[in-house]
Amino acid sequence: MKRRGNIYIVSAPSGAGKSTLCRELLKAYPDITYSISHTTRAPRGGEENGKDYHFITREAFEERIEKGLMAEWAEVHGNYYGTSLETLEDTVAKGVDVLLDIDVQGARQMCESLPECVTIFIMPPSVDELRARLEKRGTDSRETIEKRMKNAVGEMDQRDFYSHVIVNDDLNEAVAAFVSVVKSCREGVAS
Ligand SMILES: Nc1nc2c(ncn2[C@@H]2O[C@H](COP(=O)(O)OP(=O)(O)O)[C@@H](O)[C@H]2O)c(=O)[nH]1
Ligand SMILES: Nc1ncnc2c1ncn2[C@@H]1O[C@H](COP(=O)(O)OP(=O)(O)O)[C@@H](O)[C@H]1O
Repeated sequence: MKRRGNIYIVSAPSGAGKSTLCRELLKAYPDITYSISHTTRAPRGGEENGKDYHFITREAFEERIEKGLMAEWAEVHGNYYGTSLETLEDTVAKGVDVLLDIDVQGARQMCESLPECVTIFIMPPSVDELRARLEKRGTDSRETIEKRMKNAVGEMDQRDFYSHVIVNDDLNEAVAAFVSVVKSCREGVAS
């Protein structure tokens, strides 16, 4: 029987660096597929529909939930986010590994139905550094940053749920730690 792909789930408070780390991981492992989520949030400057997210309306998202088309979904910072069941299933059925950048609620839903998921939580070195990164990124309004900072503590409190916790202080070290988690999972599968 064909091996099913691994599912790697990455969560972090906004600004901790998960998008940056995911990009770096995919450079190291180009054969891993990044799961493109659906969201009702507005695109940021530079984001592309179908590449960063599938940007859809609340009505379209609610219709997808009702039709059972989502593997998991959650309301995060006031918007819906979710993973398409069909796309995820098709990819892992082909034996391809998938990387999911999803929030803590989504990670719990995924692990309930698929306990073999590999879970990784990215921590910032400090709350002050988290705020500094969000401000430096320059993609969000003050109000959006405050909402994300308010949610950060509750998200970080749930890090013990994850099998791996990586502190993203020095970027190169964090990338190496992330690559090492994936490498050992793949070797485990191969043996
Ligand atoms: N449950 C769930 N969460 C998602 C999904 N896609 C993204 N998220 C999470 O939604 C949150 C906000 O993401 P985003 O708007 O891109 O902002 P960022 O975290 O500041 O880069 C993050 O915690 C993401 O991990 C998804 O498909 N499902
Ligand atoms: N280790 C790091 N040191 C300094 N800045 C970082 C580090 N990792 C990421 N950043 C920067 O912090 C900001 C937030 O990172 P991003 O990957 O967008 O976070 P997230 O996807 O978790 O919201 C970006 O401007 C990014 O370039």
